[in-house]
Amino acid sequence: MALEHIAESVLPTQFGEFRISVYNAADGKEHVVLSMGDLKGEPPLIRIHSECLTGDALFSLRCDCGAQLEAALEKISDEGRGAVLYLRQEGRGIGLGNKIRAYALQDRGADTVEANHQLGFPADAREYSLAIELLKCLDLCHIKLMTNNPRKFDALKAAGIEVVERVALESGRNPHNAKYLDAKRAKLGHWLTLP
Ligand SMILES: Nc1nc2c(ncn2[C@@H]2O[C@H](COP(=O)(O)OP(=O)(O)OP(=O)(O)O)[C@@H](O)[C@H]2O)c(=O)[nH]1
Repeated sequence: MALEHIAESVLPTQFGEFRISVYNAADGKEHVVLSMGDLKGEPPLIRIHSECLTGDALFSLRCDCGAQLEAALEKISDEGRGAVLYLRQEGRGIGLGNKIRAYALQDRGADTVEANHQLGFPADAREYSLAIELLKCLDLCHIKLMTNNPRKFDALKAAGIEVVERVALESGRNPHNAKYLDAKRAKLGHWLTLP
């Protein structure tokens, strides 16, 4: 997948000052790298975050995405260096409209995996070649990865990215997303320890 660096600027945030870089990928989407500090040398903290319009921007409590994004930016800010790769893989790769269709099925009792299946999609339609290409393009082959997702962790390792440490990112559990998080732990194998 060919990556094209399109633009870069400073992005002051409530977590400190980041650099924002935008990349065009062969999927026709614009992906974002939000970075702080010098990423060379010691393995930096990296978050590979899949777009979640409802959780990241619309304050939804149905998932933990917004809370995870905030926690990742906070950890990077505390360390003074690191990056979030913000990938446009909305709805675990099925898109916003289909995610909301899946929510409607969950309103009627399906869990997050069953809902995807009922719509004819795999439980998780994402793959991580773009993330791997971006990491290699940024010369980030030794990283500390903020994730609870074993698939993501394994995909990077298989591609030769050395994950020297997995940093758990458990935040934002609430009564609205408890069933969703429990299904992710039980059916998708996420490393989640919260009750
Ligand atoms: N299809 C579908 N997608 C969802 C649902 N809830 C959240 N998402 C999407 O799931 C993606 C985030 O996936 P997660 O499994 O929470 O996180 P992850 O990135 O795989 O793993 P972590 O690194 O541990 O956060 C985002 O693209 C969300 O839009 C849902 O019920 N159905």
